[in-house]
Amino acid sequence: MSTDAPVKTPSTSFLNRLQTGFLHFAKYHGLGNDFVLIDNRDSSEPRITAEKAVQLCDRNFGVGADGVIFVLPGINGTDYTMRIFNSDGSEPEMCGNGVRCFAKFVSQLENLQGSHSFTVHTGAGLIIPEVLEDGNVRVDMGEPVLKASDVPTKLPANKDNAVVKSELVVDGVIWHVTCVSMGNPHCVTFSREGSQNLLVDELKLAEIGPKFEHHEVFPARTNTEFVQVLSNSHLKMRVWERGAGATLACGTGACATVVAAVLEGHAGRICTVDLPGGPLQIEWKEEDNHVYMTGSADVVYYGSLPL
Ligand SMILES: N[C@@H](CCC[C@H](N)C(=O)O)C(=O)O
Repeated sequence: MSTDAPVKTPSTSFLNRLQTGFLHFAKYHGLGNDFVLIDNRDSSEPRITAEKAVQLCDRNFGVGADGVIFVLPGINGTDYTMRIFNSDGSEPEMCGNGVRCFAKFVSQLENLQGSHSFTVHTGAGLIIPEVLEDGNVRVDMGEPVLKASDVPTKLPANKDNAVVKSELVVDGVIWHVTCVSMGNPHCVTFSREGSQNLLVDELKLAEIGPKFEHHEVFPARTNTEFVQVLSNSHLKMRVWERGAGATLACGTGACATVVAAVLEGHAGRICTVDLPGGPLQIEWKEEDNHVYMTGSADVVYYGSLPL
């Protein structure tokens, strides 16, 4: 073999091709709640449209994901901004599992080692994820919002302006619901007529979930958490997400669940929430009224697609 010929590295031409007209992405998941992550640090406008995000999320004709997340430049003095499209193309204010994936992706992009944290501007305000030594991510999710008009819900509020254990008729059955916003809206239910503690494995989620999501009392639609109390510090939850349907986990939903459990007297402020995709540790701290979520976030693969 001649040694005089210039060495042509296939990887270089491959990379050039990728740089022009291709979309680089990383696929991540937080307990099976999966996302396409896009490095958008060079522009404050998402690189792809909501319509394109719907295509990417399609599990047959696309990459397959519950949402698409963008890492944008920080605003209001923060290090980064996070935006997200649900798999139906709607844009939620916040995503708990997503922000853990976001943190791990940023660590990769910026080559950050060891334990570190940064500030993220989201539709729910300031969120602070901390990547821990063990690879898990602890997130300061801020304060829950209970004021009915801010959740938002048209359900009647109590004297504190909160909707706690209110009756909601869905599909001809009375459900007891507590409404919490973690920036995005959540309707949490622990019981319904004839069942004091829900057996969540028995629920027909795909039938009942959309009826909550599109109920007239939720003007911005809602995420719904169906919760079984296992003990004072252990809850089991299944979720029907606004704009994404049944997912394997919901971080903001787990936070809302613990807040609702405390308000209804089902559990203490530190809980493990078991989701179909695995557990999350949640604490609603009395000292600062913030909710803290700790859990895993893992890369699945890196990919690129023609734009
Ligand atoms: N899975 C997310 C929540 C994503 C947004 C949600 N579907 C909404 O529309 O509010 C989480 O982990 O929090």
